[in-house]
Amino acid sequence: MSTKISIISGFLGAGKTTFLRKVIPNMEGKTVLIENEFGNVGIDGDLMEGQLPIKEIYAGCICCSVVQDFKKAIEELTLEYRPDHILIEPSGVGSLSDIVKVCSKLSEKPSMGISVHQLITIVDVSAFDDYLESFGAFYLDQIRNAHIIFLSHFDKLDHEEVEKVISQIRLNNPTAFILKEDWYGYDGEKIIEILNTVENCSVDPKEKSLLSPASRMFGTFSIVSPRVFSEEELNNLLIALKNKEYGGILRAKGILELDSKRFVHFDFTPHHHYWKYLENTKQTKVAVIGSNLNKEKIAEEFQQ
Ligand SMILES: Nc1nc2c(ncn2[C@@H]2O[C@H](COP(=O)(O)OP(=O)(O)OP(=O)(O)O)[C@@H](O)[C@H]2O)c(=O)[nH]1
Repeated sequence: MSTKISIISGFLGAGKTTFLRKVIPNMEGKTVLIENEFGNVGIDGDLMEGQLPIKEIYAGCICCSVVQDFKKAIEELTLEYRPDHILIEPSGVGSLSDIVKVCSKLSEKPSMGISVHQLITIVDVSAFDDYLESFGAFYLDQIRNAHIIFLSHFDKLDHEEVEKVISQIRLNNPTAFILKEDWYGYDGEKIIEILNTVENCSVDPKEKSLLSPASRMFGTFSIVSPRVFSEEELNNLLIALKNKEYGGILRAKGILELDSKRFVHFDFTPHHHYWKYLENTKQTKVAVIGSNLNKEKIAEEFQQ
């Protein structure tokens, strides 16, 4: 039996990790995960540690600058674990069409025994218009090449606005299965039930790779062991990020220590931000992605 590869793509902060954290504990069969972070530090892997074998690939996208590391990760995981499933979470700025090409090429090697199974893209409906306008074909690549589309951040739009986004998605991908439900409250079992109703994909990446590599469009900045924050400072920081006081930050996330000695995980995109307490943590760190980043100011803010 071959190893099934499922790719869970989605632009920055769309909800890929949220999706995986629900689904992974309910997967049947041996499952391994490849996590790709565009920046120099991994955060999502820490949040899922202990649940399954994980290979983290940093500092670039698995579709371009770190493609060799990506191939090696698939080969090593396949040989070491002979898994039933390989889940892949590309970075939010990864090109789905290029990642599919790499996987299909590898699946042609009979010794690998892998096949591409599901191409899932999570679309943040509240950010759709903005990202479409700012990133055009680059943004649409993940939507056009998906065979299953889940929508996220429903709560930020009314029904009519969501329907408008769905019709635009449909124009760009007439055949994908689109889940028009707010799955954010669903448990993993229900999500897997939904995924099982969709047929496997037949791989046919529609786009030739005319996309610029993400490294030309986006900058990144990472900090390990950032300074301690108060809750008030963290709340003010998230507002300052939104007000572009640190440049065009599209995504910031990290694990911070508060002056109350508690640890928090924070998430920022220009469309939403959250933070919540964490019980166990190994390492505090912060990763930022954006364009025209004011790296000096970001460093001043986070460094000890
Ligand atoms: N309200 C709401 N929040 C969501 C939804 N989906 C994700 N979130 C929150 O949005 C934040 C970002 O979600 P992630 O799952 O980390 O997104 P991601 O796609 O993995 O982000 P990257 O790190 O950029 O790859 C988290 O705080 C989630 O809890 C949703 O449908 N509704």
